[in-house]
Amino acid sequence: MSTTHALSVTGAIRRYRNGTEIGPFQLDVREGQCLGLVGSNGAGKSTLMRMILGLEPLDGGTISVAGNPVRRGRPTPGVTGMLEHPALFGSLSAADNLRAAFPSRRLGNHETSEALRRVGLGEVGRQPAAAFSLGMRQRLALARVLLTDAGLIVLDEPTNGLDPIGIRWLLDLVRDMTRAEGRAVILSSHQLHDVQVVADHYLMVADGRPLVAGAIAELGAITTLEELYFSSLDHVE
Ligand SMILES: Nc1ncnc2c1ncn2[C@@H]1O[C@H](COP(=O)(O)OP(=O)(O)OP(=O)(O)O)[C@@H](O)[C@H]1O
Repeated sequence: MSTTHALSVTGAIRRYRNGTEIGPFQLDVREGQCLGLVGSNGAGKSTLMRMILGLEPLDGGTISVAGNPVRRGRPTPGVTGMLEHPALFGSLSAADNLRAAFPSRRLGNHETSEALRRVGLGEVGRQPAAAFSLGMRQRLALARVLLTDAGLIVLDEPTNGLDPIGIRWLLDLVRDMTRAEGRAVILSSHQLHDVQVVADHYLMVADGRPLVAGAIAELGAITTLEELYFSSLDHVE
């Protein structure tokens, strides 16, 4: 059996100029597994995700995706993601946004229509993205993710802006990515119940540091991720 993880983070740390330190983080994610990242506002979840995507420099430690080291500013093969407030071309249609994201692939109508259908935007593919609501923008950004064959998907608060049906759909999509397609997913959310139903493992972050981590299945019937969250934070304060 291969010992290469979809993601390995070893002592990854980020120090901002204002003295804020995020990390060090130590974690592995296997193929076909979802890691749920939880923690209060400003805890460090997005910073960790940005480090994994190579958008933030590492001030210590290493990160590798399927054995390939992540280097800031250079694309790492096999990882893609959706950050908060996805950047889109407002004047372009949804389908043309997808084409613009993959200039070398010459996506045909069939591929863009299928990706848009999968994210529930099948009827609005020709409309300019500027007219899209937050939830629709999130869905379009997810269509971009689906058009890649990346083995590791980073999703920063992907349920933001989604309605209850959209949230259920998103959780099903993550299950499809992990269980059916064998991809690894890291998902951050403040919706602890959603994390509990979709993730295999959790990592709770507080004040820039990992606080507690484990397998969802080992939470047991009497402890929910929400209960663990409040009791763990009580110990921090
Ligand atoms: N560019 C930056 N310069 C200085 N400090 C920063 C920068 N980006 C983030 N931080 C700080 O790092 C800490 C972690 O921020 P981060 O955005 O990673 O938190 P988060 O857990 O994603 O929060 P939220 O749940 O609100 O999205 C915060 O204290 C934030 O102010």
